[in-house]
Amino acid sequence: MALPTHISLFEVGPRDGLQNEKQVTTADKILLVESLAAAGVKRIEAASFVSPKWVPQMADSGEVLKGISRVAGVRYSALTPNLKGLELALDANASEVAVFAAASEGFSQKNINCSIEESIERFIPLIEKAKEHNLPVRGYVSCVLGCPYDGEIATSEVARVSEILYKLGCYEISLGDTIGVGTPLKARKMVEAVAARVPVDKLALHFHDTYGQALANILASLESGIRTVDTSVAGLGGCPYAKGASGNLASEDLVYMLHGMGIETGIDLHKLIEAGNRISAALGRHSGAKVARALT
Ligand SMILES: CC(C)(COP(=O)([O-])OP(=O)([O-])OC[C@H]1O[C@@H](n2cnc3c(N)ncnc32)[C@H](O)[C@@H]1OP(=O)([O-])[O-])[C@@H](O)C(=O)NCCC(=O)NCCSC(=O)C[C@@](C)(O)CC(=O)[O-]
Repeated sequence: MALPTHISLFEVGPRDGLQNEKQVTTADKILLVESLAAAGVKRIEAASFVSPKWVPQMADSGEVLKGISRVAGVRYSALTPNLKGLELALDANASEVAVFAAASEGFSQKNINCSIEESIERFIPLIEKAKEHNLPVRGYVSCVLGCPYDGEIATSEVARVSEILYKLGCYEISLGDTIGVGTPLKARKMVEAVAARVPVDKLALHFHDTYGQALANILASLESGIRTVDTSVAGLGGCPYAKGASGNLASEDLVYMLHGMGIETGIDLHKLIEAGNRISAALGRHSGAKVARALT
């Protein structure tokens, strides 16, 4: 398949990133989301309505969503594990929500305290209620290339869970290499196995960069038809239930590569770098994006 002319970035730094960093102020979070939108990012995961006992860093998600000066055409998304999360997301006027399942039983139990099948049962009423409110629902599948608890994961299981979420009404399925263990050929084979059951233009990649493979894995998967990629500005984050995992691939590094290949993103790289440098300063460290360090 030919390489694309445009890739859509789904920015997860304010959620996936900051859920696993030391606490920053609500004002810093709002500024981050606003500066990402000012850089041209159109899809921003800004909040997570999960138990504040499980992930205290996200406890101010309602204030963040309510405090942002919104830009027309930008979608502000929130994670919602259950109906309670959906109600909070509706109250805070999220533009869309996301449910999150896993392709591994071990991770499902550690992350959301239930089995894969129980999580799906939980999502059914959530997706129905979201539809009543015309709220799009995204679906995540974690551990698509390996699990910190269960090890190797069969691509057939990744495809099975992805297809269930898609058929339940998720408009897009984001495939998470939660611990960043994948390598390019394995990533491409996994994408192709899922694409046999869910249209490839409904798939996104969500690759953590723990082993420095994310950029290569994404490049390999672009040739299989992937057109949406989740990234985290400044490479923020990790996962509280996958110890040692790094954040998602840094948005700046992907934008640099794509623009260098003549693939458009609609994002201003310099403004993106500024946004990443600002939140990194608030965290008291340098940006995790190689491109940001090179260009700053
Ligand atoms: C799912 C639960 C809630 C089950 O947690 P539980 O303890 O089994 O559920 P519960 O229903 O018994 O609730 C326990 C307490 O949480 C409260 N609660 C219950 N639900 C909510 C809610 N929505 N918002 C706020 N509070 C909530 C509830 O009210 C109760 O409060 P208490 O009575 O003890 O005071 C919990 O396991 C949880 O919050 N897990 C979230 C873990 C998480 O956020 N993980 C990181 C995100 S996933 C991820 O990063 C992977 C991804 C998506 O990026 C893709 C990838 O990289 O692979």
